[in-house]
Amino acid sequence: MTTSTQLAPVKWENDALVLLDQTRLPVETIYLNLTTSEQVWGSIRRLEVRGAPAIGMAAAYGLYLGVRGSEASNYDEFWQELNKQADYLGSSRPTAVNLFWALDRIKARVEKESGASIAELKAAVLDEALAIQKEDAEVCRTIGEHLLTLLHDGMGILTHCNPGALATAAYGTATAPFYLAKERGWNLKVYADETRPVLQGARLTAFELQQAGIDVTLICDNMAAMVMSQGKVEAVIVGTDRVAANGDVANKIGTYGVAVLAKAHGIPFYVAAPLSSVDLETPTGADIPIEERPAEEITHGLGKQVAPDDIKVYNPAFDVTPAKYITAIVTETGIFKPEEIGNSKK
Ligand SMILES: CSC[C@H](O)[C@@H](O)C(=O)COP(=O)(O)O
Repeated sequence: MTTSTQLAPVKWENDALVLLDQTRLPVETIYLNLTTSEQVWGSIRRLEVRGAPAIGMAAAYGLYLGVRGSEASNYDEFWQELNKQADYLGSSRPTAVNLFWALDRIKARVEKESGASIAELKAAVLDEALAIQKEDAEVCRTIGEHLLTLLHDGMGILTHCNPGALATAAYGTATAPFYLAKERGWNLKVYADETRPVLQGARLTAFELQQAGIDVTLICDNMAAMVMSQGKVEAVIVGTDRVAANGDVANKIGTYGVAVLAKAHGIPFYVAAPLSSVDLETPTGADIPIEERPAEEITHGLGKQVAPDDIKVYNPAFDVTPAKYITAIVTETGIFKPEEIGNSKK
């Protein structure tokens, strides 16, 4: 289902997890061959694979790598090992709920097949990981179809971070309508925030949309207000790492500011959210764990030192956009007002 213009961030090939190293983009296209859950943990932590759905997919394969050599002699032993590996992989990053969703989904599958042999249980773990990846491409395409009904040809749209093909199995979440619009011959004009401090917008979104022949213009984060005031942006579409039950949305740091700006300019603010990112167990945005990343991402973020030695740094990787700034949350099951997100899973 992936179109030829999209690079696959996660592949299962020759009994190994093959990851496109996103820390090297856009300059180098390097694939990593991972065969242990420890390697997968490290790749998630170092952002070699990143973006909520892609993290979930990688963790799912990591869980298989963690148990495929199991010498458990009965179901209970295997179950314990599976849980240990799942807890370990779940400790790699805290915010994107897709990571926990994918691990829980595999555990549920194994529980359902508790009468099977150990070899069959291992095969079920891999089968579930493959299913998660396959379904993600379909989910993203469907989200794109729903989003397209809110857009029109010739529109200017701003996005933040990389909610793109590089963050998913294909199409991306927030970028899916851009790919679908292109298939239909529309000309959307996309503005990509560079997304300090790790520059996922500049390194990844600008790169993948340019590769796909989509009209994309890169701006610094602090230019969004200016671009909106000039009437160049008619909608904002972002992805998410976790949607809370009250419709608050965690996404890459800076998203909240973009939402406030959109409200101030009367521009609709849409969140593309696969159901794997919707966490009805988390009541509000204040309950979402926010990852803090190393100071070096800010002090040495552009490859050279840009801040004084020993400066105090605060580096939250995500922020929470309150539901009141969100026009709609778009999932594979439809378009929802944030306060009605509970209906998305019914
Ligand atoms: C669809 S991926 C989730 C978000 O849309 C994306 O913008 C994001 O916040 C990813 O953060 P990252 O730290 O790169 O994993």
